Amino acid sequence: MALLDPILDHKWVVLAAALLVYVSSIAVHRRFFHPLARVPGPFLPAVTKLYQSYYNGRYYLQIEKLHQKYGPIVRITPDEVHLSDAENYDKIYYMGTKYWKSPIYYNALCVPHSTFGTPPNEVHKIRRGALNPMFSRQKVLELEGIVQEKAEKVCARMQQGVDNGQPVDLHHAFRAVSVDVISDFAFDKCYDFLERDDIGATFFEMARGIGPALWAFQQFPSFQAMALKTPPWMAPYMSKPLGYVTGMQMECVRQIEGVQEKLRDNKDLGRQTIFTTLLTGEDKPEGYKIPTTWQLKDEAYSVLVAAADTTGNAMTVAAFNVLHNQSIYQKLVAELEEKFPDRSQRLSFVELERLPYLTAVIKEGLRLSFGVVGRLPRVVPQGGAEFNGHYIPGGYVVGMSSWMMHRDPHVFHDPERFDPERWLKSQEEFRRLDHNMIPFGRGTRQCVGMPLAYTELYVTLGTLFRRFPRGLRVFNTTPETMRDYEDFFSSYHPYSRREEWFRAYMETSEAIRSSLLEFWKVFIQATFSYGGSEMCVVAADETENPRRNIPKAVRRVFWRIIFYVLAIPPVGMCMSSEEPRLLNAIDKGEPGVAASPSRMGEFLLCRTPTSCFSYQTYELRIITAPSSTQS
Ligand code: HEM
Repeated sequence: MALLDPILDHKWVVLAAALLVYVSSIAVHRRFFHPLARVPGPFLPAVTKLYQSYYNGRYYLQIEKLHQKYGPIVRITPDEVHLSDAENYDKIYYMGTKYWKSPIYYNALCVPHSTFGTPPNEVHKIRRGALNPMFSRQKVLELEGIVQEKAEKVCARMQQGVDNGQPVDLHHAFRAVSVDVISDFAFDKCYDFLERDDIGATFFEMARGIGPALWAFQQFPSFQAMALKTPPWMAPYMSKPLGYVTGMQMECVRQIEGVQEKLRDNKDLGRQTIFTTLLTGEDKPEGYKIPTTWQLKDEAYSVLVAAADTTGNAMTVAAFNVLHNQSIYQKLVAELEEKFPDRSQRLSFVELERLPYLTAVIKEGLRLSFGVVGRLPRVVPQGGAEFNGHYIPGGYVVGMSSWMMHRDPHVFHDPERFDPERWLKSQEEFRRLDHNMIPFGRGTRQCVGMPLAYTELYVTLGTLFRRFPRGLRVFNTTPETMRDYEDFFSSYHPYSRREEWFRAYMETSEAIRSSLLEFWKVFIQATFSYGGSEMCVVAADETENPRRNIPKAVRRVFWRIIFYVLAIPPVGMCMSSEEPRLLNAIDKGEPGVAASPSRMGEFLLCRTPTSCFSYQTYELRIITAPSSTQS
């Protein structure tokens, strides 16, 4: 016993030393003897997940930096590697994939009974098979009216803003479209965010509030188990966002119980919803078990969250860039006006999706909103796999992200630029770019809501820009703000809670001015067309020798036109077509002389109308002067 006395006397020191030895030996093992020890990367992420937790919602940015330093394969946590080469994507995310979703990552999202949160592919196949018919293209086309109605509501809010001279927060409005559509479409119980004063801001703030839990639950999975077991009544006392979210889940539970009751009493179920679909055993894949209320609540909640920010962000990024760059705005409106001459008509999805420029705008919106900005981690199947010359044994995790794929400069030239034209070059080029587009993921686990998301994007953006073809402006928001994301699986714009956010507005004065300008343009054109014929009649009546003088004047018109056409190329050659000030001015949508890089442009712009006027006066003089004074 006396032998232990020195240890017992300094027990805290000894305990600390033992802990240090334990932690150091884990670190040494993970860094030098672990199966992933040879994968490049810095020391800290190889030994602890705390490195990832430190970066919280910005780890995707740090991963990009690690790729820049260490190459296309990087170890980002002790058991996980990240890949950046596009060729690797099809090896992991394909139809019938053997790669499971990573349980540690997806369990942290707290929806274990949902299709989305199911790691094993075999179980997922059954759940997904039951869900598919609800979200097929055919089903979406049947219920397109729901999307049309929400798009009209966004336009009504915009009009309200114009009438009151107030900017409208389109980021909230677009996310509200997604929530209102999915709650109406899938639950037959619209949340009506578009009717609320705050356009659903409380919901979005609460959803963002529980985001950081994702990283904490990955670090400490037992917290996640505790959270799942928390009684609903206790949730609001633990955290406000958790209380709010639990409240919404309980609302789902009540709705599910209502459907169950109707099923028991053989009552009419009304329109098909996600609940009626999943609570009946008809037309289901083999092995399908009807879920309990509690399990079905996970499905409903995951669908709601999966639909909200993703679709809302894509619409926001597309609309922001259209309004930020007035030449894109003009081209888009020109295409819409040509296809739908009546401004107030309903714009059908099947017609909209055939419009090339709108399609290109939507592709860019999806590309630069990224869908899920962070990685989608997958477990390597038994037998392992090789990536970039490194063998990754089965059971370890690999992942790739749209953040890196959509910004790959080898595929997307000048990737940060919102450039619809890149999609319009040729069919081959379109296909080449599209192959690198993964906003919805790919393969077996690809987004089930893709047809619905596309319908929302086409109908909402098409209708908004057809209804407001001019005068909408970005209010108080910069492209830098727009580029910034937090990754809590769903991507959040951190600034969306601040005043400085994407709001679009059309100043009332601007609206009046543009209507006045339209009126003035038509008035001038009418005057001139009337003036031309009137002048001929007056001249024919007053000239002394009309038979001789009128044809003579008309012949001169022809030579005059030749003269002006020939004069344009030499004058135009004085300006470079690559003059940056000219190009930028067009990009910024600066009108008229402001777009001119030099006095020469101004000269051209002024010279054309004055020449026309002088010519008209000149010809008039010829035909109205007495023939005796003419040579
Ligand atoms: C622009 C809009 C959208 C984008 C960018 C998007 C993106 C994604 C991505 C990347 C995944 C794969 C996630 C993973 O592998 O972990 C996914 C899955 C999923 N999405 Fe979407 N989504 C969108 C809209 C929607 C909508 C409207 C719904 C509503 C039905 C929805 C429901 C789902 C579901 C249920 C899954 C899980 C599918 C499965 O695991 O089989 N999403 N989405």
